[in-house]
Amino acid sequence: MQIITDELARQVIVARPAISHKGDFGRILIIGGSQQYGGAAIMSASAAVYAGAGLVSVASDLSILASLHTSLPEAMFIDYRQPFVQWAPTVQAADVIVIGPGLGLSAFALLLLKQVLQAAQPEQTLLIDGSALTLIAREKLALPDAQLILTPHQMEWARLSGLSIAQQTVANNQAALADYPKATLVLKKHHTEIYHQTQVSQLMIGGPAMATGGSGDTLTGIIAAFCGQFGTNYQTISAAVYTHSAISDQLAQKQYVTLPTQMIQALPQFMAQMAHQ
Ligand SMILES: NC(=O)C1=CN([C@@H]2O[C@H](COP(=O)(O)OP(=O)(O)OC[C@H]3O[C@@H](n4cnc5c(N)ncnc54)[C@H](O)[C@@H]3O)[C@@H](O)[C@H]2O)[C@@H](O)CC1
Ligand SMILES: Nc1ncnc2c1ncn2[C@@H]1O[C@H](COP(=O)(O)OP(=O)(O)O)[C@@H](O)[C@H]1O
Ligand SMILES: [Mg+2]
Repeated sequence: MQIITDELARQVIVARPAISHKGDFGRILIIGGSQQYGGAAIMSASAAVYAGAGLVSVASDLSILASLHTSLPEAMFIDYRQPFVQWAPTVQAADVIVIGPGLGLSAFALLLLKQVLQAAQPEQTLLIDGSALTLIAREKLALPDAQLILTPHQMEWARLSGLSIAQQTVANNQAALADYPKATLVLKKHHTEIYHQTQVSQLMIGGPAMATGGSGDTLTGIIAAFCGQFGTNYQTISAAVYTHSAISDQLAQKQYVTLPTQMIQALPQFMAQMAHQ
């Protein structure tokens, strides 16, 4: 198993070309949040903006709009319950789609998820997290032909793979991932593992200071922004996972817990360090 290093993050996070514009750094659509879990969509979108995504739209419950625009005026908003939203063109306008953080498990969430899975195209990156993973497992939904990134924690992976946490060995995880041959699996835990076909690598940084609700929601935004800027591939995803934990480790030198909102704030400076050294 390969170890994900600082060096890899430095290779991926490069200085921006002078001749460039927001359209070059990824159009990200985040579909998530709900009345109960509004913060998840806001943290995912904030992480995407602070990790450098060119354009970020959030499709969510109308109840989050005021707080989203107060904390993140850079984000655009779609009220996902409006009947006039045409999901196929909305989804297809994005380079990277995130679905799931804070979406919840309602009948509406399931309907929306099905429409999004149907609309996604092969060249698009589709990151599936949180409630969307639980719904896919529960409803046995088929995944589309797209550049799939699955980001379950151990319990979500248990639901999806049928493997209990104790059974989640590398060999068993690889065998279970054969059901999703085009997907990259980010199995989140202490020392997260990343799988794609026969490749497996592991993070050796990060720690319990990250064990706060919203930490994974934040990771979705970082991965989405990195894919939007640096291209969707195993290295980019690994560098995003590394960045998330490296920022926490830096903050944890002086803090008992590293809040997702603090990790988000630290992203631009961390990325500048990586790009300039
Ligand atoms: N502020 C917010 O709006 C928040 C919204 N959230 C959303 O809430 C929804 C439900 O997600 P949850 O993860 O809370 O619920 P789940 O029901 O998916 O997972 C719950 C339990 O799994 C167990 N577990 C075992 N191994 C674990 C591991 N390695 N990492 C994490 N948990 C592990 C934990 O006991 C945890 O309480 C998701 O859509 C999520 O995005 C959460 O992210 C919390 C914060
Ligand atoms: N003890 C720990 N050691 C290392 N990383 C951790 C630890 N606890 C949590 N994390 C990291 O925090 C994130 C939690 O993700 P998740 O459980 O989906 O959070 P949420 O859904 O609440 O946002 C993952 O990236 C996980 O690896
Ligand atoms: Mg989560």
